[in-house]
Amino acid sequence: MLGKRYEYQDPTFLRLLKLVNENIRLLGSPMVSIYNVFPFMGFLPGDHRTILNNVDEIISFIRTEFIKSLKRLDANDQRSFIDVFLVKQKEEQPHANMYFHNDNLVSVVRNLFSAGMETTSTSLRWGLLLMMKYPGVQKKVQEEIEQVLGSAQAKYEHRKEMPYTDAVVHETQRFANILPMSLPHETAADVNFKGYFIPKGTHVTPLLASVLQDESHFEKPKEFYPEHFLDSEGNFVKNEAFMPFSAGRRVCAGETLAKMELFLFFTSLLQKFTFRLPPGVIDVDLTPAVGFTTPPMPHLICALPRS
Ligand code: HEM
Repeated sequence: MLGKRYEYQDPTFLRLLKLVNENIRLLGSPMVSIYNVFPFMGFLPGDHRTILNNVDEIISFIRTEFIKSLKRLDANDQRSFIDVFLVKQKEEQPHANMYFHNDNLVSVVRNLFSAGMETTSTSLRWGLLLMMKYPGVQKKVQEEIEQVLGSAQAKYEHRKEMPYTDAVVHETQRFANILPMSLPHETAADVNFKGYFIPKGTHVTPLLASVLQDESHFEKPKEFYPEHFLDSEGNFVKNEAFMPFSAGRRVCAGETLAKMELFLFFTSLLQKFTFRLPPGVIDVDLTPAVGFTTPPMPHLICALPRS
């Protein structure tokens, strides 16, 4: 997005991670729900103020970055999403009602940051937790990794040869159900749906949890059961009720990227490590924490290097 890669310990990168993660967590707090319903109470202290301050800091970071991009912009050598956006902005300049204006640039970059970082890492954290909870499943994934990859680096194309791992990644997303209420929508026109009249401008909350845990589509909806995505011969099978990315026109814009990331990170981590409960811990509590997404609670994990 910025045309450069941050080192893991880079202070700016760590600060951005903290701001995004803190906001996603605080968005689930009761004070924020009250503020959303009664915005005039915004003057009171509370989590909503931390969120707004964090947003200001993220916005000022993005503005600094795009001013830097603007200074070194070369239309023949576009190096980042911001560069491409700024070139489009120049092309569009003589026209009124611009789409590629500065406020849109800030919003799009901010959305991509928050929508892209926390969702994938939360899903991955659920994956590792579930592997600790179900060592038998972890062992089968590692056997498949040994057969197909050995010590070679995983590529996304390997997914087709690794139906069990693919099923475990899908089942992790289904079980983790990290955006149970998707994002809020609003009808853009009057709609007649299954005998109900929904006027234009009605707020709609799509309950993704209702499909991800639909017992007519999943044999054991409340359990972690990778066989939901496998046939009796161990081939991967799609399930039309698998919609963690929602559906329709506003389906997650990062679905393909997220699927790629989840498969590659999950496979690479299990290739290198076995995840076990720390000494003295006898079980994993899968109760989720509260937030805008549904992350797992903090847990200690033992990552044992595999030879
Ligand atoms: C496991 C990872 C992810 C999950 C489960 C997920 C899920 C979702 C869901 C449920 C929505 C709401 C769709 C709707 O409004 O009906 C959404 C929207 C969106 N997601 Fe993701 N997402 C993930 C990763 C990503 C990544 C990696 C990116 C980008 C880098 C991304 C970018 C977006 C954007 C831009 C939207 C808004 C789309 C729009 O309103 O048109 N997401 N995502």
